Amino acid sequence: MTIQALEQERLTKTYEKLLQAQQASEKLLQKELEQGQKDLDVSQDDIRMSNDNWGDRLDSFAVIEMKNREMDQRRFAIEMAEKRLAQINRLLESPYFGKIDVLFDEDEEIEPFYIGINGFTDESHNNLIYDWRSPIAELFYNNELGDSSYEVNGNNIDVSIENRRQLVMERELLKFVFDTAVAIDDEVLLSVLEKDATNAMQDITASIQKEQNLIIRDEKNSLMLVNGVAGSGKTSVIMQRIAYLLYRNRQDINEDDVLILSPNEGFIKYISEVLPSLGEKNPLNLTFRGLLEQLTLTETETEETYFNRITQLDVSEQTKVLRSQAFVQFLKEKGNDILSSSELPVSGINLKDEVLIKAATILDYFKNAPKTVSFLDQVQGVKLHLESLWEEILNKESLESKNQDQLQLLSEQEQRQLFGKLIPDTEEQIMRFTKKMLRKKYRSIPEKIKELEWLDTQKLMEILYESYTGVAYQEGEETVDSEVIYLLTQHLFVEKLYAPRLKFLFIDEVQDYTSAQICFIKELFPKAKMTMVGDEDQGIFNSVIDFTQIEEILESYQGAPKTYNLQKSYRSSGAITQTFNKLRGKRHEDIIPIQPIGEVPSYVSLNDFENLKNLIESKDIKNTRIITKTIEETQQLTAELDEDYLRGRKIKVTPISLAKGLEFDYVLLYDVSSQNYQTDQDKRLLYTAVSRAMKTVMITYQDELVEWLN
Ligand SMILES: Nc1ncnc2c1ncn2[C@@H]1O[C@H](COP(=O)(O)OP(=O)(O)OP(=O)(O)O)[C@@H](O)[C@H]1O
Repeated sequence: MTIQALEQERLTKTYEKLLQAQQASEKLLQKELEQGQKDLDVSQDDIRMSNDNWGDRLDSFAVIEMKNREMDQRRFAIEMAEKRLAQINRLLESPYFGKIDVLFDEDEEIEPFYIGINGFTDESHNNLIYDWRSPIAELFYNNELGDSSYEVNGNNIDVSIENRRQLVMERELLKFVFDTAVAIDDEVLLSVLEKDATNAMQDITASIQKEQNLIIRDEKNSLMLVNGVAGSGKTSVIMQRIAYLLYRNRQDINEDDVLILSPNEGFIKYISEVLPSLGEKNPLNLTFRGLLEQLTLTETETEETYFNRITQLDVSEQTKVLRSQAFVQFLKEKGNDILSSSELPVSGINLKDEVLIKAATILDYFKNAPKTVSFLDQVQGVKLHLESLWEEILNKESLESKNQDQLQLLSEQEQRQLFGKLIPDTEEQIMRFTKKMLRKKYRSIPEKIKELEWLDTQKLMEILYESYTGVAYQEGEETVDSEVIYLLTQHLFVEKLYAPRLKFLFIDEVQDYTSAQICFIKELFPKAKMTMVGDEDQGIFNSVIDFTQIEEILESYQGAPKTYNLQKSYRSSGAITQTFNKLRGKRHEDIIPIQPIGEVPSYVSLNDFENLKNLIESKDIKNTRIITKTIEETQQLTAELDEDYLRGRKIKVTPISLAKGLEFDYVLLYDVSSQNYQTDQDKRLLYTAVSRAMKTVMITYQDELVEWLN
């Protein structure tokens, strides 16, 4: 029998078992659901609250308690049954993709292990498929034959890998089998890469490469920094790593302990199906702007304004300071002393025109606060004082005859409305109800005290800025940069920001973060284990940071990160990869293209929009993404070419900043002329744009093509 026939036979048997398991699971689920409904009906009859006496009531509570417990158990059973059925259904699409033959001991027989997207055990407890995240599966991804080892619960197990096989199947049909020892190239990988682009990112479980696998399975390092070329699988690695960590730490973490920070809203949608397709729930996925919005519950600048601003060449001196690590360092080192000895921006607490607590009183509290404690503790101490002061004021006021008179003037109807009953006519009760009345009248005051309305955080930030730079802070529009320093001022000196206690944080496109943003994230999530991925050459914004800087920042907090480099590029054809390779910084090693050479990029000289339309017509361009350098160019092109016309041809126009992280089969780059692309930042923009293309790229320009591509 050939290998193909043997494996087909095994697949047919496994498939049969999967179908049986599917039927059994469906039946079980149906039974649980029906039983659940019955329980619900019965409990409604059972639970008749007895009001006769205490003993009967307690009995009723005990019955409710027991029914609740039963229903919880039922819900759990239903969830488990649904989960198992979903796993089986996923496996039925493609049961497994890998096989390793392992020899544990010379005297023993070789044991085969089949690896799939989930594990599967038949009714006799035979492990027919191992989950790709199980310890033994590591051997498959290590991609080597002979002596090897893998780890189970911290113990190293030495083995010999006798064979590694890749299998491509569609449902019960085996399409190809490759043994690593025979195949020189990774045929499976190449066939996966041949596929067309889709609207949603796909998982890469069946073809994870050795160097990617090291990152996915790294559980030793709490800080990881991955510098990978365009198309090297950085985002894919993040997604697979999350699935891996959720599986391996099922007892301790779930998706709520994880946060992904993504470059833009479109990208969040693009990656949203990967984890569900692996049977995991999506964790919270935000842009950095979105994170700020969650913290402040207000909107900062829009994504478009933000990208417009950070793609400009010029950055004001003030913004440079707000973005710098040095300023954050200054805040942390000197902030307490500066604020403790500054004139504080404090205001009194009022209700309309009535001053209830004077600014001078608050300042006195600050004066009397011990200077040995941090400024944040002083603020919190003052807040406590204000809270008790407010209680004292209310007590005093409720003894005042003018207030008591006011209470007694209330009609019976008003009394009922305010207190739900009539006020008893004793001295003590009058005082109590006067206080109640005042509490209602001044209900916003405790809120104002609690929310620190009496201390102007913005002004505190300005004091700190001025001490650092020697020049006054220029108030203007709120930007992401000013917001970061505002929130840091609040977090360090006024009141700690509420942030979920994350266990894992993932940052994609980390090269686009400012130093201050990275510091801010570290301050906010001090305990989270972090995986940051990015590509220095894709730093397309004026906020670009290099990886040495990132390492320095991380080191200043928690020690050096473990760094990884990914040098192979999977997304684009060989010719496109060579083209964007030309656009990288000189000190970088060449990118290794994985795909065959494919079609060479074409270059077309164009003079105006009209010509672009002619080009689209003459070459019958369809299903294409036109990428422009700026948002304005996108708006201009869309208007000139007409949205309906573009829709009819399935052409979309997108600026580079919003095409980040995405990929398209056919790309047309608009106006890559030497006029339009001049600076180093432009070069990185172009590198990012070219590397979005998978199959073909057409590069258009006016007058003269940019010299980097000549
Ligand atoms: N091991 C792999 N097997 C199959 N496909 C892969 C593999 N690694 C990467 N790819 C594919 O390569 C493309 C690029 O991957 P991904 O977007 O994760 O890379 P990236 O490094 O984040 O890219 P960029 O920084 O350029 O946006 C995707 O289509 C992805 O599916």
